Amino acid sequence: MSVEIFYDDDADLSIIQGRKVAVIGYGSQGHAHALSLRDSGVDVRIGLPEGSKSRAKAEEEGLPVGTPAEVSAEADLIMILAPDTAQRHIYANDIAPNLKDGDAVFFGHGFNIRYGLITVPSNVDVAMVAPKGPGHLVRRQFVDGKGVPALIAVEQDASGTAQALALSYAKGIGGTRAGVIKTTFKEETETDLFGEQAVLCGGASALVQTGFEVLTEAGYAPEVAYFECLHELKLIVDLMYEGGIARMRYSISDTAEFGDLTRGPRVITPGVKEEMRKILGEIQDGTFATEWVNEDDAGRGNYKKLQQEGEQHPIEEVGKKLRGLMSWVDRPITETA
Ligand SMILES: NC(=O)C1=CN([C@@H]2O[C@H](COP(=O)(O)OP(=O)(O)OC[C@H]3O[C@@H](n4cnc5c(N)ncnc54)[C@H](OP(=O)(O)O)[C@@H]3O)[C@@H](O)[C@H]2O)C=CC1
Ligand SMILES: CC[C@](O)(C(C)=O)C(=O)O
Ligand SMILES: [Mg+2]
Ligand SMILES: [Mg+2]
Repeated sequence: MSVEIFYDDDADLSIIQGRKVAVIGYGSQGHAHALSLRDSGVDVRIGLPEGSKSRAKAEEEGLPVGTPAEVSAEADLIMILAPDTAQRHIYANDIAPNLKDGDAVFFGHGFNIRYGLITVPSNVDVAMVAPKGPGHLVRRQFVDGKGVPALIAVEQDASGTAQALALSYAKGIGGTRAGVIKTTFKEETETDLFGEQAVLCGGASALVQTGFEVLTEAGYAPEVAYFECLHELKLIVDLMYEGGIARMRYSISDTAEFGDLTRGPRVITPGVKEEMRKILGEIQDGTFATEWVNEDDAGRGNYKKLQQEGEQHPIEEVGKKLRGLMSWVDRPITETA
């Protein structure tokens, strides 16, 4: 199945420059979209509740800030970049009552539409611009003249021009510099959740922690284990990013490559692949979405416990010490731009 990929020349920036955009939320994605749209000549305002700790950060950048209801009333394109679990409440209380004919509701991830948590009236466009990267890097790449690839999707095309609008928005945040693929809310949501759970975040974190544990439990120095299992992973992935797994294998020693080819499949066994399929199944049938929404409704007790366990893993302590000695590596966890 071939996909459509759009680049800068396929998108008309003047379309988004002609809209009044409200970005709801000013976190990882929110700050990146808002600042890059503003730098692209777009009229942007930020929606945050009174008392939100993000308000000061948006105000420091000179962005107009109002409550989600105020900015939704003022804008004709509302991009929802608040946490996925909060979006249905924000939509019902603050956005829906302020929607007018011709407005557009945008998302950075399809969760709430895919799982039926938000339904938008048929006179309003519903589209998605979902960068395939963390918000802080979306902003950093934009500032550096580069871009993070993005997916766009149109769920509801009331205006008949929703795709051109989404492409224009994607250009405003640098997505069309790298390539924008047209997809559906269903495909974006399911692949994004799978990627972050099985490979990018869940899979990679567990692989790094487990490798570190095996080495340190066998008596090797934590510093050596940290460099081997975490620090060097970035350098290896940089090569994959530049030229695929083949480029990485070209650069490593033949000893490493023989170990890679013979031992890799012993780590990622058919059982691991089977578990990945189960994880995908739970995403497709809504089990994961229900579990996450219920966890949030119940106060996130299990989430916070697991988060704390992760923060207390010995790899964090040794990593903090070693990164402190590499000024070019250290990035504050609270980076905003
Ligand atoms: N993180 C990422 O890089 C990516 C995220 N996405 C998607 O982008 C969306 C936003 O995620 P992310 O940027 O991680 O979110 P963050 O948690 O980083 O930021 C959320 C923002 O929303 C604000 N907020 C919280 N509650 C409300 C509310 N009731 N009304 C308005 N604003 C509120 C928060 O303010 P406060 O300071 O008060 O908490 C904060 O500014 C999600 O749909 C996510 O799936 C998509 C691609 C990548
Ligand atoms: C990989 C995690 C992600 O999907 C992302 C940065 O793309 C997210 O939801 O944060
Ligand atoms: Mg993602
Ligand atoms: Mg995601």
